[in-house]
Amino acid sequence: MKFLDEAKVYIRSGDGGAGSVSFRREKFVEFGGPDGGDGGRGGDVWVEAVNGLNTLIDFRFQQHFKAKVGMHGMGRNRTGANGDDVTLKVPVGTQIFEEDNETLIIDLTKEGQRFRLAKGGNGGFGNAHFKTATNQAPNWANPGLEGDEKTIWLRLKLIADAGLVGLPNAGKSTFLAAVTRARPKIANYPFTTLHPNLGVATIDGREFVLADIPGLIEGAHEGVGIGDRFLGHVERTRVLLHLVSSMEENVGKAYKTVKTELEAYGGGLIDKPVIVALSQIDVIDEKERKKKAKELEKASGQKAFLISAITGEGMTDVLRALRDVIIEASGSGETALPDRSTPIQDFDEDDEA
Ligand SMILES: Nc1nc2c(ncn2[C@@H]2O[C@H](COP(=O)(O)OP(=O)(O)OP(=O)(O)O)[C@@H](O)[C@H]2O)c(=O)[nH]1
Ligand SMILES: [Mg+2]
Repeated sequence: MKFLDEAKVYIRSGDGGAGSVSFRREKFVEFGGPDGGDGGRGGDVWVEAVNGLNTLIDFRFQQHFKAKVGMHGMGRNRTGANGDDVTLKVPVGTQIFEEDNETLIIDLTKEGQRFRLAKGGNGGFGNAHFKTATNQAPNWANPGLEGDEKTIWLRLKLIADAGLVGLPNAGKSTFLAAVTRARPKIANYPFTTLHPNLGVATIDGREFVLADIPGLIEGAHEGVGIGDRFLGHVERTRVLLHLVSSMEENVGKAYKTVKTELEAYGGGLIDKPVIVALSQIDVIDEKERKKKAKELEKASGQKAFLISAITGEGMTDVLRALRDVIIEASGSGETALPDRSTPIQDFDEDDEA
């Protein structure tokens, strides 16, 4: 299965500049010594995780990233300028793979995390370096080393604590908008949501990250609708919130359709804790609520919360339930909140430049 939020990118670090062959020219000195400077270092290619991005769509339009080459050395011992680095800015949660799309290079899970994907070539030594007791006038210099080039894959699996799943129109985006500051597109037609949205929910003074993804329909794992490709974005959550609309004629069937797709997707989704809620309850009366809640509990074998993102009914209870599972599942109570105090992490220790 091809994961939607994936991009193939060609990267190339800069070649080092060549060393220079040059001899001093001074008044009254006929044969000055060698003074050829070194070439500059080629630029590196880096990747950096940033907040505020939630897709890799930009990488489909720009697929080549090349750092600048180092400048050549010059006479009078002038070193060539280093080539500028180039940095791919990717959403937090992006994994970088080798060209085989299987071998993981790095998983960027924290804001500000940086990793060097390709190191620029070193500049060559100028002839001034090669002066020895027996050779006062070397007439050669080193060329710069070549940069590295390779093709890599970027794959995004968002980092969130809770993920919203359900059929189209179940009210997932409305839920996200009601409990966070995210402003996803909401409308009464299926597949309004075409890319994942993230928001930070607060309950009893604690915060957690909630992800909203496109709706699933029967056959999603075979590509029906917009398929199950976005389920990768809830793979890393600790809990799923499965919304079933009160407008569904048969809520048990609606529940099972989505459950079947979660199962078919794999990725450990079916083993995640799930909270089930009957959504949009403001559109039905008390009697209908009781009946549908019972049907849903029967189908799911667990408690069904009754909620309305419009009137706010039941919302606090379901948020508390999510928070409790997140705390329990994480042990420490740590959440996927963007930690703005995280220092820039540089995983490459041998950077001598
Ligand atoms: N009355 C009522 N309407 C709701 C509620 N929640 C959502 N809606 C409406 O239901 C429709 C679908 O809501 P969305 O939030 O876009 O549904 P979704 O699950 O994100 O849908 P997709 O993105 O297509 O999968 C919109 O017209 C919403 O205004 C609710 O609690 N009460
Ligand atoms: Mg939506």
